[in-house]
Amino acid sequence: MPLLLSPLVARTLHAPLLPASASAAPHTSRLRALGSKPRGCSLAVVSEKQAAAVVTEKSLVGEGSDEGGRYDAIVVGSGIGGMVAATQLAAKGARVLVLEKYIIPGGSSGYYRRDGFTFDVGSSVMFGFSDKGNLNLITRALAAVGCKMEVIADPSTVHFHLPGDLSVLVHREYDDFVKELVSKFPHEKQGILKFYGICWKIFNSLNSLELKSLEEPLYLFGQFFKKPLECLTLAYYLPQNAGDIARKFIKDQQLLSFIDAECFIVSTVNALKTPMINASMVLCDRHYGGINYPVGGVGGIAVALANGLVEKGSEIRYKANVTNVILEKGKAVGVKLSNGKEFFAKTVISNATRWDTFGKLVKVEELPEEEKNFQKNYVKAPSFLSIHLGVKASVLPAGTDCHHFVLEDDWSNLEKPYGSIFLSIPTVLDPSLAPEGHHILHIFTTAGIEDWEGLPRKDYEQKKELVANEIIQRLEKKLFPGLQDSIVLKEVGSPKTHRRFLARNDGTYGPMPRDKPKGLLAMPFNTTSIDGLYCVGDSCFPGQGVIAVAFSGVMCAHRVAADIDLEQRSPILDTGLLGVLRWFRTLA
Ligand SMILES: NC(=O)c1ccc[n+]([C@@H]2O[C@H](COP(=O)([O-])OP(=O)(O)OC[C@H]3O[C@@H](n4cnc5c(N)ncnc54)[C@H](O)[C@@H]3O)[C@@H](O)[C@H]2O)c1
Ligand SMILES: CC(C)=CCC/C(C)=C/C=C/C(C)=C/C=C/C(C)=C/C=C/C=C(C)/C=C/C=C(C)/C=C/C=C(\C)CCC=C(C)C
Repeated sequence: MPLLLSPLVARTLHAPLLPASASAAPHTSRLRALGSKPRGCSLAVVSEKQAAAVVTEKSLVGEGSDEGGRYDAIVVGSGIGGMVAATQLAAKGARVLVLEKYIIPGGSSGYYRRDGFTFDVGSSVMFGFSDKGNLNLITRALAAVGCKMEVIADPSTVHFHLPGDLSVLVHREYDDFVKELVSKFPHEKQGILKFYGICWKIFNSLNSLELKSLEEPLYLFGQFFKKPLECLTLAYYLPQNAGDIARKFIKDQQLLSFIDAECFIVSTVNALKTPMINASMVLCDRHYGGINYPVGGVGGIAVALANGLVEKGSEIRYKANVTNVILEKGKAVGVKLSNGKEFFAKTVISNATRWDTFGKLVKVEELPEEEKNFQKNYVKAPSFLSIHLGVKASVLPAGTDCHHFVLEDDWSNLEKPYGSIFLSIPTVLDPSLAPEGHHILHIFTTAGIEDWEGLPRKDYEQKKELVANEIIQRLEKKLFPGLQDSIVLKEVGSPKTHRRFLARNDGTYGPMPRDKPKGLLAMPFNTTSIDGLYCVGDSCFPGQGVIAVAFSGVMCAHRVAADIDLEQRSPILDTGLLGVLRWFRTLA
């Protein structure tokens, strides 16, 4: 597998960076258009000047005033959901303002640098980054603003290390994966083929559609007309969960637990609670387009989108903490920042979680019915304890895979806090992320905020050290003898860290069904019960995941564009469809 590193990568990676520990100051700042045509927008291929412009104070011009007048859309937050919505709208000709509380774009898909190491804040497993089909949503989002990132093909998705010494490597080639799984469960060959076969049926249906807003009737009916079988297939599986379908074909309890683990790593819940459409999307895209890592790190995606947005004549301001959505006669017309500054727009799109949007940003006396329904069906998924390590390269055996999932002895620990361990070693694919002779280990495990609140500073620091060391010891025992002694850099983040730096309510990873859900039926789309206010990101259909929030950004931009007359619309059909969808959600 070739390592596609350009000489520019090394240089860009050493561009000055703001420390992750810098806190967001309560004043706004503004990134102006860089003036030159984009030559490519990834961290790996932008010029040093462009990359630095996004992440250093050089880009932060003045206090920012609304000298340009009303915008078409204000996007609160620059996570991938917010950035995709913003760039899609800008590409359609809208004038957009993104307001980000932190100092760089990306939210949970951001990055930080320490002593020559470039760490991904969140997941390093990237779906949707291939050059084929319709579901390569990250590639497409970048292309919409004239950007393309160099990627490195990962030969596998994840190496599972499970109870009973069950070891399964998910190969990039589907046939190799099935062969490996059947070799562990030969008596379940037919069940395996049937379950994953249904996943392919759903994936192929999804991949045949042009993906836009399911809340826009002209598009939706058009797709039903062009691809009736595929749309009916999706409608049929929309209210179903992966675990129920697996149980129709598979009896072996250990294999069903393996499918739970397959779902858990992307949904933080077992297969019985994971919507079948979401499971199919990830269980097939990893073989269809494959998992591809962006050269220079995941943080480059948001940086590229921010550059692309500015090139399209829109704006992004950092250190801009939105505290209020301004309502006029019940319609969202703008936002207010913590420094009192106000901005106005035809529409407001919130990339904050729904709990934050309706709990903090929108000041209404009573929660709208839609949101009550959302909170009835979904709770906040746990947060993570994350450990970023710089280690000596010699500790990793030759041929070590990039991503691992470890659950040692007991299947019942799968969903328990600290029960299982996620590990990514992105330097296996892109060595430029670490100084020569070193690797990055990004280790994370689920953890609730309640374990970490109310501790005096010293106890909090000690607890982080203690819990992190236990996790490292578990990995040392299971995978890498000598790990502890090989560490040259260690940064530990708790759920409180996620809450503080990613502005996520209780540090949550996203919504998780309260009970067994009816597939995706209850998940709200982008419109809200407040006129002019839209939500985007992982508390919208289809849920958690970088590619999932990218889809929510595409859907949101389409619906907003129709509402501000940049796309075709039919007000009568709109009212009808939105009413029907609202009714569907009450059935869940
Ligand atoms: N550590 C992890 O692996 C981890 C943790 C959480 C979420 N995730 C994943 O990340 C993705 C989430 O993407 P997303 O697009 O929904 O959101 P996001 O959380 O990545 O980004 C939201 C952005 O909005 C900003 N923001 C929030 N409130 C704001 C306010 N009041 N004013 C200004 N800015 C504000 C935040 O600073 C952040 O940059 C999902 O894939 C989720 O599953 C990963
Ligand atoms: C409207 C109605 C009602 C009906 C109609 C019918 C139809 C047409 C339908 C349609 C539908 C659609 C289009 C849908 C779509 C969907 C989608 C796109 C989805 C997607 C999804 C995705 C996902 C979920 C993803 C996820 C991912 C994730 C989360 C990831 C993660 C990762 C991690 C964490 C990592 C791991 C690590 C290790 C292991 C180390």
